[in-house]
Amino acid sequence: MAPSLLEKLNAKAKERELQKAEPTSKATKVLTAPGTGHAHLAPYRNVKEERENKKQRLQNRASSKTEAKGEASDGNDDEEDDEGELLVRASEDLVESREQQERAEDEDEDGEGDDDDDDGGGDDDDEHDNDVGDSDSLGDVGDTDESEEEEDEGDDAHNEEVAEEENDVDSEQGEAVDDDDDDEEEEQATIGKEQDRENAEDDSGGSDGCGDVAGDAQEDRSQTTHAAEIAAPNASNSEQPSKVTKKKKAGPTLNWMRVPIALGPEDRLPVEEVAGLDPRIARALKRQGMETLFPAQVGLWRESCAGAAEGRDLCVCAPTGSGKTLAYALPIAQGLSKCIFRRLRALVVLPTHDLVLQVIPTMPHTQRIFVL
Ligand SMILES: Nc1ncnc2c1ncn2[C@@H]1O[C@H](COP(=O)(O)OP(=O)(O)OP(=O)(O)O)[C@@H](O)[C@H]1O
Repeated sequence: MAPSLLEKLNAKAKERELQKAEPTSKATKVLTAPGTGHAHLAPYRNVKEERENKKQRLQNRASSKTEAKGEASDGNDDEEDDEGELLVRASEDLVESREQQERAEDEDEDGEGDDDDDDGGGDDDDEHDNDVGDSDSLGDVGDTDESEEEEDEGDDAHNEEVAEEENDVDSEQGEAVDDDDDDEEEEQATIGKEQDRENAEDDSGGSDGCGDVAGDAQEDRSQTTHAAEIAAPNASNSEQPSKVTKKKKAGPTLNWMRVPIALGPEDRLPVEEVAGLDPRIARALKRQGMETLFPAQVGLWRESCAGAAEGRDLCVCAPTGSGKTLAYALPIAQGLSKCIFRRLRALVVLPTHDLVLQVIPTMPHTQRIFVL
């Protein structure tokens, strides 16, 4: 059954309406929403005014933000100035994009309205739709303003937090510097006290009438310092100046302690080759089976009886059974061999009774033994 003329006309009218209702852009889609268009011009003017106000507000806000950041930095910080310029540019770009979008919406609205006027029906609904769309867009702008205000508040809060953190860091650094200064002062005070105490000790040692003891102590210090220099000459350069001053105060040193004489097994010497030994002593040694002198005996003889070593102190350090008893008994016997007086001429002091019993066989002609 063929469609009637009325049905064809209705179908064409629907197609035209569908063509008009087909969305080609976002603005067109908004314009097709249902509503009345009586308030088209008034909201359009309000949009213009609000657009200008909004632009001015954004610019003022950006400029105030830039000034606030500049004051917070207390100086001409180039980076913050750049950030302020970027914010101003961003706000201007946002306003321009909004304006372009709204202009596009207005142009589309005008085009649709003309078409609708030509069609002669549905004008009021479309115009009202445009108003609704504008109000929605303004609502969006309002939302944007609110969101920007929230962002600004967040930025301000963030700036305050950053400022507090910087203050905290500065205060902590200041405390750390104060702590370091306190530690250095304490160290200097301790060093000063030690130096004062050492100087007081040195002064008391020189003024209490114990000059020999003080001199020995100074000698020991100088010997220790000298030994340390010999052992590690480079290390003495890094010592504190106080130890260098000790070296200047040191007195004379004893050669027998500072320069020991080292002896070895090769230093054994036949009895008949011992220079200056009394022949009677040599014969007595051979009678007891002692054909050679041990190294400690040879060394002590050289330092006491041979040469110009008489009259000074000697210190012998040798292992057990190395002949130390005969080592000091030979110089005594050598000295007594030329003495005709019967009186106390030699004294041997031993720490234990057992050691006394060990010494008597080596010195059988000892007249008296005193036990304390
Ligand atoms: N030149 C020598 N030749 C042979 N024998 C010796 C000689 N000198 C010492 N002796 C013997 O060596 C032994 C040890 O000697 P002596 O006791 O003097 O050693 P010492 O170093 O004094 O020992 P200690 O450290 O225990 O006192 C003794 O029996 C002694 O008779």
